[in-house]
Amino acid sequence: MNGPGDRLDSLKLGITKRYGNKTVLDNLELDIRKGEFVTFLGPSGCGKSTALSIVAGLIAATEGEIRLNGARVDHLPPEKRAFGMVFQNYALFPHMTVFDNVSFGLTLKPLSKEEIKKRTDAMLKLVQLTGYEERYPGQLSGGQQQRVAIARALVLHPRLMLFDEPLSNLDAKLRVEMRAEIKQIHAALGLTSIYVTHDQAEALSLSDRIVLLRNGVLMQSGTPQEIHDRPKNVFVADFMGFRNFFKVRIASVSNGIAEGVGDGIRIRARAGADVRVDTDMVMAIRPDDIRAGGEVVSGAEDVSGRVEVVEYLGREQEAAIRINDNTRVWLRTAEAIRTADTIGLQFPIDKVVLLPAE
Ligand SMILES: Nc1ncnc2c1ncn2[C@@H]1O[C@H](COP(=O)(O)OP(=O)(O)OP(=O)(O)O)[C@@H](O)[C@H]1O
Repeated sequence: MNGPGDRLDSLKLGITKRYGNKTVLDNLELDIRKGEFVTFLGPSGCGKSTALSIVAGLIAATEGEIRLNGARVDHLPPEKRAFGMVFQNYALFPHMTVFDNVSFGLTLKPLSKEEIKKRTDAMLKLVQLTGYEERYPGQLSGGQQQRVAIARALVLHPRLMLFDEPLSNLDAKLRVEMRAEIKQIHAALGLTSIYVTHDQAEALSLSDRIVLLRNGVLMQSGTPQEIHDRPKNVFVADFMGFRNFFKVRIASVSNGIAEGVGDGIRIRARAGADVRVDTDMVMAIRPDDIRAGGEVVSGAEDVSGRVEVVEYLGREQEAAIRINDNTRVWLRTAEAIRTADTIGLQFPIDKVVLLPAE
């Protein structure tokens, strides 16, 4: 299989979008390198689809520019950018067969019938749809339709693939299967991809880099591991599944460890050189990083409380434990726990993140 038609070595964005006096993208700056899989992640309305549509050329930025290999492309219409797009709703031609849907873009090019067939067949094989050539979209499942949409975009060898929530119409099981396929195709063809989703698990599993947006502002950009383990603020931590947040005042900092007091507890975290005594901060920890002691142990680091709610999750359970009048802690554990049990909790120092107060 040939590589992408025109090369992409780098894509550089610096874009602002306003509708009236509402800013929906506030100087979003980003450098994307060849071969990268970058995900725009964030809640509904954060501006991720708008950013993707601006890259695609479907809507114009209010200010800023897009540079491909150093040259501006923001004045080019979508077809001149030669980017591939896959949307949430597939957007297949309903009256055309699978083969004709996939080969459509090729028929607009000066290619022989044989060449078109060869490239279409190869692409259908890649998305595992060999044998479905003569079917119509209405005769396919959602996952199959989405694979046709992906094949239709890829057959043109786009230098950049843009995916806008391509899996949100699929059921949970198919979503997980399809995301593995997308990842495999991205790697096999050496694509450069931008992917929009509000699903953090999808972003973590697919991306080389996640760009997290809130109200059009970039909150954090980093590898899945950085975003997952080291969120920089409460918004990112909350979005990435931290469920315990304690408002604390820093009581001491020594040897790179800060002790915070607040919400009726005392908790410690590793601290950078910029953390000062007497400042208000937030300490956060994931439910699965808290250790549950089988019995109540006393000591400065430990707290204990009564189980108020247990959510069954299959192999594990997530439980809300009331540790004082104002504070509940969410714990995830494979141990059997029941409502009204009293259990001891520990917050491992390396798992607690220290965040600026909101
Ligand atoms: N044509 C428009 N006119 C005015 N406001 C708009 C327009 N299009 C989008 N917006 C606003 O811009 C913001 C960002 O929208 P966008 O669709 O990019 O969000 P999103 O993060 O992709 O959300 P979702 O996941 O719900 O699609 C929203 O507040 C939306 O209401």
